[in-house]
Amino acid sequence: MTIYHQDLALVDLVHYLLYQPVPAERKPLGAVDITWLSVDSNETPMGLIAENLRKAREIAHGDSRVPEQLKHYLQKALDIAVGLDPYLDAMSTAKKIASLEGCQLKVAGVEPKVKPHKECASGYLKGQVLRLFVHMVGAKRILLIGRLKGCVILAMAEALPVDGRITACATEPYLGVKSQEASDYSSHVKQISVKVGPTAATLEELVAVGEHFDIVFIDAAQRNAVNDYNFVMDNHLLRMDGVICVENTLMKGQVYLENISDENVLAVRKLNNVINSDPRVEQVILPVQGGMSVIRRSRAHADRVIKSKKELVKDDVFWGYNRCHILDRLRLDGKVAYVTGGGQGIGRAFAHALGEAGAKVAIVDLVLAKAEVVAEELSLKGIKSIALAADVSKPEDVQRILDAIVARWGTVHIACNNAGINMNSASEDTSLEEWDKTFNVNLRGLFLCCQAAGRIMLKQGYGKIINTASMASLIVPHPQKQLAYNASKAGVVKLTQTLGTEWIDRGVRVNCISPGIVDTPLIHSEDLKPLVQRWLTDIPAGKLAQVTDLQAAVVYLASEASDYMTGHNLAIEGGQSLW
Ligand SMILES: NC(=O)c1ccc[n+]([C@@H]2O[C@H](COP(=O)([O-])OP(=O)(O)OC[C@H]3O[C@@H](n4cnc5c(N)ncnc54)[C@H](O)[C@@H]3O)[C@@H](O)[C@H]2O)c1
Ligand SMILES: OC[C@@H](O)C(O)[C@H](O)CO
Repeated sequence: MTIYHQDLALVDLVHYLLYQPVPAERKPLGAVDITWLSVDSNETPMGLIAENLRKAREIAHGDSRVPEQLKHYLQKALDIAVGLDPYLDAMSTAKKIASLEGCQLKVAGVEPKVKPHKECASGYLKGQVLRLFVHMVGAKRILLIGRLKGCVILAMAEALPVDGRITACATEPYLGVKSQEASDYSSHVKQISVKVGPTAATLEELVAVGEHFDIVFIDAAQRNAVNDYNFVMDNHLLRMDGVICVENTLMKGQVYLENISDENVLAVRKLNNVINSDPRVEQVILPVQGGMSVIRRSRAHADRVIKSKKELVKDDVFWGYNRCHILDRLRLDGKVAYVTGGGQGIGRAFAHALGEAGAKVAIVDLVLAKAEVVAEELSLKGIKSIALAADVSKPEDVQRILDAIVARWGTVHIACNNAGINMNSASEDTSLEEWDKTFNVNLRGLFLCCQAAGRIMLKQGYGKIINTASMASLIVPHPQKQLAYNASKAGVVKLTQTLGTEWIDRGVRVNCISPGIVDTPLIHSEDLKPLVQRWLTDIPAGKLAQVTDLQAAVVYLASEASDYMTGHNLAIEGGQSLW
């Protein structure tokens, strides 16, 4: 089947999204998939219950034979039914979310020609439900099949990361002018792309180009919903662990009533049954407004596996080691970590990364105030953290912080020995003081931390030590002079190799990371700043490292996924050590 995809004029899409109906001068040609789906309260099962109770109450009140007690119970039931939807709306955070209010706010400077449609209000709840799904699934790509309220689409778009995208299938194009104005409405509109054409053909095309979605949204009210659902599942348009949301699956409460002949209702009932008997998925129908089915692909079913390939039954590759998929194996839930030099730069990024992966994190720094700021940042994100002051070159400080961490969280699983200094001087001028200071922090301090944390870890038979070395352990960075620094970092690598091999058979892995030149305060000194351009010519990647470039490595080395790795020096330097 041929398909004629066109770009919808963004400005019209935005009008559709925000101010439906579209202004008269930009009238669409007939129905478009992206439009409001009217879900008045009298179309939700609860709304219909309320409507019927209201009628019953009127009859009861007009009939003197009806006992007062019956009227009382009717009123009580009515109060409960009428109050539910408004209460759910009122208690939905969505109302306080900028983007939804921003339906109006973001048009600042452009006078809306049409007042926002009242239905937008009823989209808050659904918008919030879907927003939460987007976050929980970690969705980046969303497919919309069928109609969905504009403000709901925007709510989902807002929850996406900057590189996230919504693909909407629209059956018919409508007239409009292409315009840059769209960006005045909502920056998130740019994340929505509309494929115009018959839905089946659009889906075929998405399969042909290898698209894969984290969330697929299907409107049950459109007749082809069963076919669309089957197509999505059969052709793997939904990624593993992705979620399908089907809207309107309660069909005004008609779907579970007997003696129903309405074909639309029967079609939705069929869809619900098809999904419910599909062994590939599990589902629940949430009674949100018109009903929302939440469906996820079940993990491979043991019976099917046994039938197809007996040897897979105990296969860790197939099922995942310890029945965990690879990304879950990187999680650090329940683990206790500390990061020295965590008050800024690389240490701060390590602390955030370990916390995001699930660990509790103690931020250790020479300057308590810096550690406290980072600990506060983590707790804002819901990560358990504490701030501790210590000079890692002092054994008593090191022991004190480990005691404090054990007192607070019971143990230490992950030790990130990252604090380091670089004083830069030509070798012939390097004072003994500089040499000692550099070695005291970079090597002695790191040794003290490894030893104190290592003792706890050896006792419990498990631990991950990640030391921050430097590319300076592999090459002699130039033109800056930093003999003491380079030598201390080479020492870090040898220390790591030695401990890594000495402790591995007692469950403690010791590795180090060697960053290249990273854009942190360490390289912002007056001496080093002018060298940046020069360094860039030495870096195949053509740019300095950002602290975020190092975060995945620390999580990997802290996780059980790297358990076979020890004594390793992991260089992350954009290729610089190879030139
Ligand atoms: N930035 C780079 O280019 C680069 C490259 C390779 C390796 N490294 C290494 O990464 C580590 C972190 O570097 P950064 O760039 O984030 O540095 P940074 O100077 O931005 O941060 C270092 C942090 O360590 C703290 N600190 C210093 N001495 C301490 C001590 N004695 N005890 C406890 N905390 C102390 C500081 O207060 C500071 O918060 C260092 O070991 C450094 O050698 C940095
Ligand atoms: O990887 C090199 C860094 O450790 C160092 O910060 C750089 O050489 C600047 O002196």
